[in-house]
Amino acid sequence: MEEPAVRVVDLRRTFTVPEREAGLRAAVGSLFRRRHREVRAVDGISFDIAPGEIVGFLGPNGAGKTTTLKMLAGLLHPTGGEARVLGEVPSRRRPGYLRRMSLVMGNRNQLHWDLPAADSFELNRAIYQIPWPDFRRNRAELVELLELGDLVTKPVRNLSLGERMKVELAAALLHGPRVLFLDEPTLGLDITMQRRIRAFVADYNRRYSASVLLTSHYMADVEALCKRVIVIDRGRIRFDGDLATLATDVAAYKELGVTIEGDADLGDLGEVIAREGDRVTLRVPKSQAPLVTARLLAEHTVLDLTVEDPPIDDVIELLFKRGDDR
Ligand SMILES: Nc1ncnc2c1ncn2[C@@H]1O[C@H](COP(=O)(O)OP(=O)(O)OP(=O)(O)O)[C@@H](O)[C@H]1O
Repeated sequence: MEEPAVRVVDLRRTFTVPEREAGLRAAVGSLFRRRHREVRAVDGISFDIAPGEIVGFLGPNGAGKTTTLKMLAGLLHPTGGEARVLGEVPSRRRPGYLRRMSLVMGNRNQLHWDLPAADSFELNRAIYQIPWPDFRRNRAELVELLELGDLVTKPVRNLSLGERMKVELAAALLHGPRVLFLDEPTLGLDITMQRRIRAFVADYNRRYSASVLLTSHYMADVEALCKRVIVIDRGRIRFDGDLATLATDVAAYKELGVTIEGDADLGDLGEVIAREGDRVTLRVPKSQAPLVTARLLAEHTVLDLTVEDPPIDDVIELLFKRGDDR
């Protein structure tokens, strides 16, 4: 069997944070004795990512996504467990490893603010020791794929958020990494730019068989790019599998969208969750969906009918709620 590109086994990271009660008295007291609390940001997670696979990494704020990506990129030492990327231990930060992976953070500027991106590209060429022919070829490809044009000659601070993200991506990929960690690469971008970045990631993955672990709060990114998702909450994995089966595994209901001739409440058939014009959306237990469909067809003149899994955002929310009940 092929070696996984990423292997994570019982990975953990704990942060020790000072704890302080509110008020002046507590503030003065904390000068003398500090109480600390442990935050288990990543609490024993395990997964593999195959070469060429794109995996969505989802979870609410504070779930442990960025901490995981930082450990995989070698920026943070794990407190326990093991991570291997391309057969290397990331925290050792061996140059041979750094030259084969990249971490891109949508909310962090990695390029020099006052310089044109072209200068930062040159700097990266030196840092990553990219041979000149490779550098020229990669740069030309990225300029074309990301439609950078003359953006690379303008100081980064003069670029729009979307333009900056494109040059950030180019800078991070100049050395042709085989593993990409993308943390909210489309954060704050408009729909068109989100689409362009998405198409680019898909293309890069295809061209180079690169493995990608992607976090995004935009489900459209995940639906467009990831067949498989890992859902994490409070440092633990809640789901790891096909995006297509997430709804089937987690949500025990279907949504029926129906348009019928004439007026009818339809509340006797299931929970009415939306009414738009003459279209009604019903939520029904999965096991009863065939029966309800049959009744609709028998008792009404149905003009249009769809039976769907609930929207993926709702399914994930349900998953987190279930986690809360534990
Ligand atoms: N350097 C740090 N020191 C102390 N606590 C930290 C540190 N970094 C992260 N944490 C805590 O670890 C937990 C996980 O944070 P992390 O940034 O990994 O979450 P996330 O899933 O990336 O969230 P978001 O979607 O908001 O970016 C949070 O409770 C956070 O406050």
